[in-house]
Amino acid sequence: MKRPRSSQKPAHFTHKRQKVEKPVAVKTSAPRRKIGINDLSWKAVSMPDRLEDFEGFYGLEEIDDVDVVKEGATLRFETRKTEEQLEKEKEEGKKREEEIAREFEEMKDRQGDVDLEVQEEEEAEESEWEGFGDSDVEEEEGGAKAQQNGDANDVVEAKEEKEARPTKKTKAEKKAERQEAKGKKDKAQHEIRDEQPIGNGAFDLLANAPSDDDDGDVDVSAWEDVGLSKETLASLSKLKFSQPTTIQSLAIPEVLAGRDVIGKASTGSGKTLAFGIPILESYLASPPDSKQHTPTALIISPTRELAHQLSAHLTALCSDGDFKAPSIATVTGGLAVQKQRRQLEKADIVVGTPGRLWEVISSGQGLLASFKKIRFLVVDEADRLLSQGSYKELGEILKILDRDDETDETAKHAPATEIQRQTLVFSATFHKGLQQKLAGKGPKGGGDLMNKQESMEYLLKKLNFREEKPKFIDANPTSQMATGLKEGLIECAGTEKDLFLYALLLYHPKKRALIFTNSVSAVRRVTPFLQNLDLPAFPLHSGMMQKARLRSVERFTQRPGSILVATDVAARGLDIPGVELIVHYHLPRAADTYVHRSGRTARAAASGSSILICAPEEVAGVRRLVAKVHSRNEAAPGKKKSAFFIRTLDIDRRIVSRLKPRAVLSKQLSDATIAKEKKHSEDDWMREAAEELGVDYDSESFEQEAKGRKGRGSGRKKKEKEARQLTKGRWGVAGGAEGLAGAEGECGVSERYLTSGD
Ligand SMILES: Nc1ncnc2c1ncn2[C@@H]1O[C@H](COP(=O)(O)OP(=O)(O)OP(=O)(O)O)[C@@H](O)[C@H]1O
Repeated sequence: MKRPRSSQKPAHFTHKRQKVEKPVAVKTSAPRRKIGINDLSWKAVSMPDRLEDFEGFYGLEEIDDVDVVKEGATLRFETRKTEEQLEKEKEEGKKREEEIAREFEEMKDRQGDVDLEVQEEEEAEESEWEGFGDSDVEEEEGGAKAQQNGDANDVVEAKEEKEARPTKKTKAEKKAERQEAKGKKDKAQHEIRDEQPIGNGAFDLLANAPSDDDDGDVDVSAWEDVGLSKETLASLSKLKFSQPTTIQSLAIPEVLAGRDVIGKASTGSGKTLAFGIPILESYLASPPDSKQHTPTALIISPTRELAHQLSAHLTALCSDGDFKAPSIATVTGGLAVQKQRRQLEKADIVVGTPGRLWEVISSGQGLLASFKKIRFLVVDEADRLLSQGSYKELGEILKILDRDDETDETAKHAPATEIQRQTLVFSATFHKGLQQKLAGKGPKGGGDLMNKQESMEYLLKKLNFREEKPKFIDANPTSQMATGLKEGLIECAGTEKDLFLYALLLYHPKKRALIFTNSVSAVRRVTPFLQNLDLPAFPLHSGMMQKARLRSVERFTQRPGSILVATDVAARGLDIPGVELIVHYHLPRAADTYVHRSGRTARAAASGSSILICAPEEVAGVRRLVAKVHSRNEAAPGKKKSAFFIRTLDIDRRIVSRLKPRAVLSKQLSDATIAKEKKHSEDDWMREAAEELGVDYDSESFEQEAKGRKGRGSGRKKKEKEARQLTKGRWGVAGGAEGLAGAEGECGVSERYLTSGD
């Protein structure tokens, strides 16, 4: 017989007798006698740390020689064991409980280390912080703030950096000392983290992609029809890209022929090189004049991470080639603007986010003239960048690039007479109306569809294509979703999403997982919730310092089996190898967000799963949203089109209920940490305000005065109080890492209902 570790609140009982490895010798002749549930002598069974290949959940306890007798609605327990035997076994059980409590203490210590580290990292970064810059995807919290803060702070912050250096060094030393004191295992982990360079480090795997010394180059004869130079072919061979993807074989010849192109292809299908290769070809065909330097291409991305990734991807294509590699500059907010300006002066390819690009191009440092001569303007994730009201700066950049003379007031609003550059626009999703229009089918429908269609057309006009009708290429008309993607949903009470997320992650041990939420505050809450449960989770949202953002992506990329908890800032374009699981902790707000989030897995012919966690009242809406995504797909030739139905995953609620005590405590612990951090930042804010007003601020007397008043802060105090009551004993009783009973065969989530969109 097995049970969850809580002796106070048994979550679930089973009559099934289980095989016991070392049965206690019991005299068969002894009479059976009644025994109370709390007097049963449970023994912990050692289990793997995480599920690994084990089919059940960890945390198993066993007892033997106990019969469960059902009398009407009540259960009674009987045993033949003597009092002495039971007493001895109870003693052993107590020792085990103490071990668990000790483990909990260690876990809390580890949590403390993480907090300290994060705090230190942020302190260290404060001195390097150069202000928010670009217009990331708008987010509920923080994002708005990030958008308001201009990178104009750069100069001031750079000055502060110099002044802050000595303090920073002391902190770094302290950190090193603390690391030394920590165990070997921890130290090894820190070394991996701390030795990584920040910046493009997050995408080093991409930049240093396959090749050279492993198995030599590959045959690239399949690229012949695309019409590339021998230099580019050699680079592709080194990258081991033996053949073009569909979008590459369709788009590259058109771009090489001088056409403006709007390219649509599913997520992870190689759109970056569909524009990257022609840019390289153009650069090789006529390298820029060193006297009058002009960048060959300007590539605009909606998020900073994607901009850094695009740069890494192009670097991988261009480095190690049999030619002088073009210089690639990445221009995003959150990094030193002065350094970026210097890089821009000699850049051949410029990749950036609209906010920072606008700032540097419009700053009147002579850059504008050279940008007007670019040969390619690329708008990646175009539907996002061009969606109305999102990227004001992009409109400004486009206007200024097309203006005849920046000093001529009369010409300020007039477009240039002749556009020289080619415009390339790519995404996995375009609004249906626009898509049909571009494909020459143009519906005349009205209502919302028409409005959206009109707005997209209007914005496309802004791009000022060289051709009246750019070439529209749809590389995957039958499906918007990657072929290796499986989809499913889990239904649970809205208040139990954390618990079900935990269960889901345990069911996918060692799988690299990306969890999407709709708000910064949810990322801040869910990340420590998972970390408390010993899961390697990292946060990503626009309210974070830029270096911390890149560091999170870097750790996620480099550590197998890690988890990234992110807002939709990670939904578009990110190409992180080996992501096997996407979890929509919050439902995507729009169909295209669902497509892009899910597209972070099953990339480049790999497979992966996308799972939505829904409250019962959300299920119908989700089914409609997913069906809508799939209804845009045309039936494959010879197949009849049928409505897509996303299936609910089979989840064993008994297993989930066994995980509950631990999840509840982890949530209390993380809530308490957040409440504490919030108090510190509120105190700081009050102190600053008091200083400005010239009055003394004493947080305790302020709280005294506030006593009795209900409102903001009372919830936080409640959480703080709850946290104080969290004792190691309670954690032990509630389960701890080993306290969650499960059984082989009782697997929590069944993947058999995951459906793919084919
Ligand atoms: N010809 C090729 N052969 C094999 N792999 C390729 C090829 N071209 C690109 N890839 C790889 O495929 C992966 C996905 O490419 P990329 O990031 O360009 O996809 P995408 O279509 O832009 O996706 P998204 O819509 O999500 O931005 C990358 O890791 C890239 O290195």
